[in-house]
Amino acid sequence: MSGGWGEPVTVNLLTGFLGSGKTSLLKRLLSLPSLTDTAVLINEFGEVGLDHLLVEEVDEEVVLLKSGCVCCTIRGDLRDAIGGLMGKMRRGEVPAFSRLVIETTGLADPAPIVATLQAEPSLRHHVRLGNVVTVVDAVDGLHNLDGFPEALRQAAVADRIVVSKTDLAATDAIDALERRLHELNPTALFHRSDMESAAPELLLLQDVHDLEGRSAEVRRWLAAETSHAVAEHGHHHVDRSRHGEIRAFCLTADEPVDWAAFGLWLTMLLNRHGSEILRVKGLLDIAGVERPVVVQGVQHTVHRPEHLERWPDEARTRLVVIARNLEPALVERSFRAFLGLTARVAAPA
Ligand SMILES: Nc1nc2c(ncn2[C@@H]2O[C@H](COP(=O)(O)OP(=O)(O)OP(=O)(O)O)[C@@H](O)[C@H]2O)c(=O)[nH]1
Repeated sequence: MSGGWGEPVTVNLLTGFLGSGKTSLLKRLLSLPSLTDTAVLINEFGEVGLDHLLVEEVDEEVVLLKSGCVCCTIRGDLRDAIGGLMGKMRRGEVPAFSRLVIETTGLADPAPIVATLQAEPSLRHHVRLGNVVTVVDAVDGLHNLDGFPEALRQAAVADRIVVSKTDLAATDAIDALERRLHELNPTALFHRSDMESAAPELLLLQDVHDLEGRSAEVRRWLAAETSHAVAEHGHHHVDRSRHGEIRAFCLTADEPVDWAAFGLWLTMLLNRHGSEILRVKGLLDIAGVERPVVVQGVQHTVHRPEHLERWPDEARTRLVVIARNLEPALVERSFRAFLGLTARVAAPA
């Protein structure tokens, strides 16, 4: 079992709008044999933490964060709760765990939580961010995406989107919801669920830190991006205004890029527009480095770069950006200018 001294604990965020089915999914995930060494943190508004009671039956290492919404008011509490849990593990007061699932409130923006995990000096060497799992309700999902920016943001940052309550919605409606979500976040892996279906361990286990899974994960981002690009540049007319101004686009470079120049570009972009950049994911062909470098970030936070063993296909640098209120052409122009890349002529539609 990992997760003791030295080995970082993988932290998964489980988010999704109010009542979307997060706790129901969590209970099914925790019953999987591969996830037995998982601890859980649950954040609830108000005094009564009902979810806590529900999950407690399944897992004894549940900690309930008491105050407010984890994304805005209680970053200190989050740090202390994780630190406390890890301290208990080291002292042998709770069984060792290698994974921690944080279930957020239905109104949480996951990005500040990610930032806390990465930026807190007391945490950042002990935890690493695994998949962000977002639950979207098949019945109310479209309505929530229209009405609540929180629901949009939760879907936009997801690595995995679970469409729940499929037993309560017509297949057409589920298909329409998934098309919409795919427009919003072409890199996420989709999974449909109802109360009876098993929750696949893939939702949590296979991530970009996982040597076995990393390559498959990155290939999927890129494949999804390609189909998305085709929809965008081909003759499909997609009504983007329905997503507010959130949209996904892809930056590419055929020539190797300079790591320092890329770092400077990304830092400046995130400093200036970090709150608008919900997600950045991709592969870089760095000059002088043979293996592809995986970069990914959520808003202002960029994860530690990882390497892939080999290139998944012929194409080289590709960066998928999911952003709000940001003109893709402007981002592309600064990307090319900073990296000294030649200007790209737009392909005819
Ligand atoms: N029919 C059906 N009901 C579901 C499904 N998933 C969740 N529910 C029900 O939806 C309600 C809300 O589910 P929860 O798992 O508590 O949702 P949540 O996202 O944790 O809710 P909050 O923590 O309040 O935001 C409960 O009554 C569940 O039984 C599903 O796939 N099918």
